[in-house]
Amino acid sequence: HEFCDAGMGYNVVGCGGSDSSSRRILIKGGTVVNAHHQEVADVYIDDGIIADVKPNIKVGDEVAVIDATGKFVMPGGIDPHTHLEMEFMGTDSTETIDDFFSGQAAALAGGTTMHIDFVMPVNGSLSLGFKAYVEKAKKSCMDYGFHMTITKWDDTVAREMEIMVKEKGINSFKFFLAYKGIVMINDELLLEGLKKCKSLGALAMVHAENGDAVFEGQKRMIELGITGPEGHALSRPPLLEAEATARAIRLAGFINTPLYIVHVMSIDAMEEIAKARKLGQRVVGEPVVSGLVLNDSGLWDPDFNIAAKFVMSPPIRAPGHGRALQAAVSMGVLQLVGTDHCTFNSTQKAFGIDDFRKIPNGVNGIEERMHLVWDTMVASGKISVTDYVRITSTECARIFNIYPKKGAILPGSDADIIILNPNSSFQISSNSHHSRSDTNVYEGWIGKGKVEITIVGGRIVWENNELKVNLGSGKYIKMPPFNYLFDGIEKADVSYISSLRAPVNRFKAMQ
Ligand SMILES: NC(=O)NCCC(=O)O
Ligand SMILES: [Zn+2]
Ligand SMILES: [Zn+2]
Repeated sequence: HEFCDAGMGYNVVGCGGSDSSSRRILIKGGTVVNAHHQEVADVYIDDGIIADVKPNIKVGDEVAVIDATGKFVMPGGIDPHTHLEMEFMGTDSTETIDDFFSGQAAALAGGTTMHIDFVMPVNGSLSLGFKAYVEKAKKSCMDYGFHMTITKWDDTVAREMEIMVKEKGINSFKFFLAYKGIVMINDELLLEGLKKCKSLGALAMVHAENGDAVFEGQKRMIELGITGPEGHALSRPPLLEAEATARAIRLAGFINTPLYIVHVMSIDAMEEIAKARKLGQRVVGEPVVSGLVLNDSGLWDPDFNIAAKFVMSPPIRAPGHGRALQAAVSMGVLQLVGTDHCTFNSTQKAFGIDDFRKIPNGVNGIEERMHLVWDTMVASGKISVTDYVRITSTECARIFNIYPKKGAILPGSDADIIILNPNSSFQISSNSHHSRSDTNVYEGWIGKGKVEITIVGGRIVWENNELKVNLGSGKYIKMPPFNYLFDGIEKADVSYISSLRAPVNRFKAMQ
C-alpha cells in the first residue's frame, strides 16, 4: 500500500500491522475532566462510543482495562486550524509537507483526535476545492472537518457557499485580508461574504492583517537591504494586525453576524477583540500555540535554516505578546487555542534564502499543542484542568456545532479520549516527532505532563510511545450551521439598527 511506507517507525493497521486494540475498553479510576466538571470515575467504551461514565463500573473479562489512577482522562484535543497538503504561496514551494496521514498521525501522538482543515478553492471553485480535499482526506486516521476559503466573489461562489452549508457539512468560511495578489480579498468582498454567512448561519473567519500595508512594509525592507527572515517580522508589525482585526470586527458588527479571528498573534489585535466583546459583539478570538509560547527572537538567528522555520503570518511577536495572549485566554477574552499547523521542510523554506517574501509561511504544532498548553498554562498554574479541556477541545466543538458528539466525555459521545499523566514529562525534537518535516519550531522543549494514551473512535492508537494508526478510518464530520453564536441574533438586529442612530444608545443597548 502506498501509505504503508510511512518510514516514521510506526504501525499502520490495515497495512500489515495488527489491530490489537479492543472495541470494549474500561478506563478505571482516573480523574475524568469535562469543561464544566471533573470527578474520579470510570469510563466504559463500547464500539467507538462512550457508553457510561461513573465510579466503579463492573465489566466482564473480555473488556480491556486501563488503569488511569492519578491521571487525567480528557476529551481528545480538537484543532480548529490546520493546513494539511495545502498548495500555498506559489508552486515552487509545493505543498505543506504533512498530508492527511502524517499530519493526523502526528496529532494523535500528541493527544489531538480531530482537526478542522481549510479547503482551498480550485481556480476559485468551491466545489472543485471540496472534491480535491475529499480525495486528500481518504488517508485519514482520525476524524476531521472542513472550513472553506473564499478567494473571489460572483454569483457562482455565492451559490456554492449555499451548497457547502446545506449539502456538504461546512459551516465556516475564511477570508484572507492579507497575502496580496495570492488570496487576499477586499472590503467589498468581505461585506458580501459576511452577508452570505449571516443568511446561511455560517461562521465568518478572517486572517486579519492589512495586506496592502504589509506589501508596502515588505517593499521598504527590501529597499533597506533587509532580505533575511527578520524582514518578515519588521514588514508586518502588530498595528497592521490590529487595523485589520478592528476593521473586520466593525464590518461584522455592521452586518451583525458572528466573527471568528484566526491566529491572534499580538496584544494589539487581542485588545480590539476584548473591546468588541465588552460591547457585546459576538467575536471569537483564536490564538495559536506558537503565538502563546514563542517569541520572535528566532527570526534573528544568523542561521537561515533556523530563522526561516519561525516565519509565519501574522508573525510570532516580541516577548510579552505571548504572555498577554495567555492571560487573555485564561480570562476568556480569547476562547480556544489552535495551531495553524502549516509545515514546510527546510528545503521548501530555503526557497526564500535571498528574499524573505518567498519563504513559505507556516509553522508546525498539531503534535505539540496539547503538551505545550498543558505545560505553559496548567502546570504553571495559570488555568484549571477544566479550562484546559474547554480551550483545547470543548469550545471548538461548541463553536463548530458538533458538541457533545465531540469535546466531551459523556455517555453517547464519540470515544476520542486522552489519558495525561501530570507527573510525567515530554520532550520535543524533530528526531522523534511524527511530522514529515525535518525541523520543529519547538526543538528541545522539555515540559511537564505527558499524553500517555490516545484513544480515537474507541481504539487505542497511541500507547507506550508507539503509534498504531488505522489508515482510512478517519471520518468526515459534517458540521451543521447556526451554532450558539447565532442564537437570538435577529433580536440584536433590531437593537443594533436603532443603536446606529445614536452612539449613546448603542452603548446602552450593549450593557
Ligand atoms: N499562517 C501562516 O503563516 N500560514 C498558513 C496560512 C495562514 O493561515 O495564513
Ligand atoms: Zn492565516
Ligand atoms: Zn492558517
